[in-house]
Formats: sequence, structure tokens, C-alpha cells
Amino acid sequence: MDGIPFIKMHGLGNDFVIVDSRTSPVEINEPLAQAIANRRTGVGCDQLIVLETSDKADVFMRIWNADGTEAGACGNATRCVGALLIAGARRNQVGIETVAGVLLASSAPDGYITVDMGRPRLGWQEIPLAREMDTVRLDYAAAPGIATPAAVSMGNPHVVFFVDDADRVKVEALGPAVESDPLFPERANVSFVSKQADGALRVVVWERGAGRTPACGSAACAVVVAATRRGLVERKAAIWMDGGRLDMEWRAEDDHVIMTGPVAVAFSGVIALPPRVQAA
Ligand SMILES: N[C@@H](CCC[C@H](N)C(=O)O)C(=O)O
Repeated sequence: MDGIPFIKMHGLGNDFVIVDSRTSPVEINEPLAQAIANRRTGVGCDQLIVLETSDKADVFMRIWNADGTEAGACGNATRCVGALLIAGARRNQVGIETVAGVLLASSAPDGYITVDMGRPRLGWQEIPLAREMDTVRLDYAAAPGIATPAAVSMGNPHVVFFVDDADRVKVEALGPAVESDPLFPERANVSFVSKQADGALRVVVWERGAGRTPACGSAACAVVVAATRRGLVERKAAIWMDGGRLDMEWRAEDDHVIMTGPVAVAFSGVIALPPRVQAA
């Protein structure tokens, strides 16, 4: 068949074009990833997900951001791919290998999917920095008072700011500024977090390589860890992003971060490739 068959899925509106390279081999490169992710001239997505064979798990999942860069982790896509594999394998649990390691996805009540996202890596030393430092001060004229974020890696780098009201942060200005701060040579995903009266956490996310997204699973992981360490929650949190709710736990027994939430299939199709970005 000419073109690339795909399925479009999302977790809370964080959307993915999923291509199964095991059955339809495809070589993705930066311009092709950008072309597929383009919301006007392509299918449109926050991340392009390519499934490959794995000798450690049911599948290997490669993650391409909308800007054509590769990422080490994607929590929502892991839940989507988990749902696909569980449906196909008629099992309750599957293993998904990523560049950051093997993650287990299992079915939860109401069609939700739970993923064990593994152990976070904490502190600024875990996020590649342009220079050595113990604590980080980021001073942005547009946002005085949010100078001391937390750093968490979930296999990808996250910077977490705690603020009075996440909905009042000028995310479109501040997000790209922090993402591309010279302090982070590999750039960073950026979350703004405030605690609500009911104890839940409101989180607004600016994703590295994708911009503002309605939800980000690995950011939710980083947030529950950072909020626990700052004494805002006790290892569990309902996290409300623009697209809805994720239930998070930073499990005491093994320090793994557990994420549960909904997934959905939007549509499927075949990408007809324009000559300029023909796959090899
Ligand atoms: N949407 C994802 C995160 C995707 C990768 C991220 N933008 C990065 O570059 O690290 C999620 O649900 O975790």
C-alpha cells in the first residue's frame, strides 16, 4: 500500500499519530515528523509515535515531537499505545520499551489505562544544564516571584513552577522562554502548578517541541513528585490539566510514579506522502 497507515489517538486532548513500523516499515526523519504533525498540511498531532519491534517488551515506542525532535518519554502516548496493545493481545498488562526503559501499562476500571512510569530522577543534576549549580534561579521580568522551580526527569526533562494561580500565568510567553533558556542545552518541558481549595493540583503545561498542550503525562508525573517534595501533597494527587484529570501516585514502596487516565481513538487513515518528504 502506498503511504503510511496510522491511527490517531489522544489522552485528554494530548494527541498522537501512531504508526506501526512493524507491519508498515517506515523511516521517520525530522522533516517527515514535522510534516505529519502539521495541523494545516498534515494529520496534526503533538507527537508522532512509531512502534518498532522490541526484544525486551511487547513493543518499542519511539517518540517524535511536532517540531521533529525526539523525546525520551511520553506518558499519555504510553497509555494510548498500552490501550491498543491490551485490546489486541487480550491481556490486562503489556510492556512498552522506550529509550528511557520498559514501562508497564495495564487496564483500569472504566476503560482507563494505568502506566507505571518508573522512578523519577530528581534534582538539577538530572537535567542537562549549561553550567554546574546546586539551586537554580530563573529570573523573568514577566513573572517575578516564580524564580525557584523544581527539576524532575522522567526520562525527559521537566521544570516545575509552583504559583498562586496557574491560570493567570502568561504561558505563551513564559513557556518558550523557559523551554529554551540557555541553562537547558536539551531544552525542557515546563509546568505551572497551583494547589486548589479541594487539594487537587491545577497544572498548565508548555511542552518542549510541541508548545502548549491540553495535557502531558510525564509532566503530571514530574508535578506529583515535585509537589510531594515541597509538602503540597502526600504522594497522591488529582491533577487537572486543560484536557481533564489524571490520577497520580508517587508510590512509597518503590518510588515509582503511577499514572491513570482516559484514552481515546479519534480516527485512522493513510498518510499519502508528498514527494518532498517521501520515506526512504
Ligand atoms: N506529551 C508527552 C510528552 C512528550 C515529550 C515531550 N514534549 C519532551 O520533549 O520531552 C507526555 O504525555 O508525557
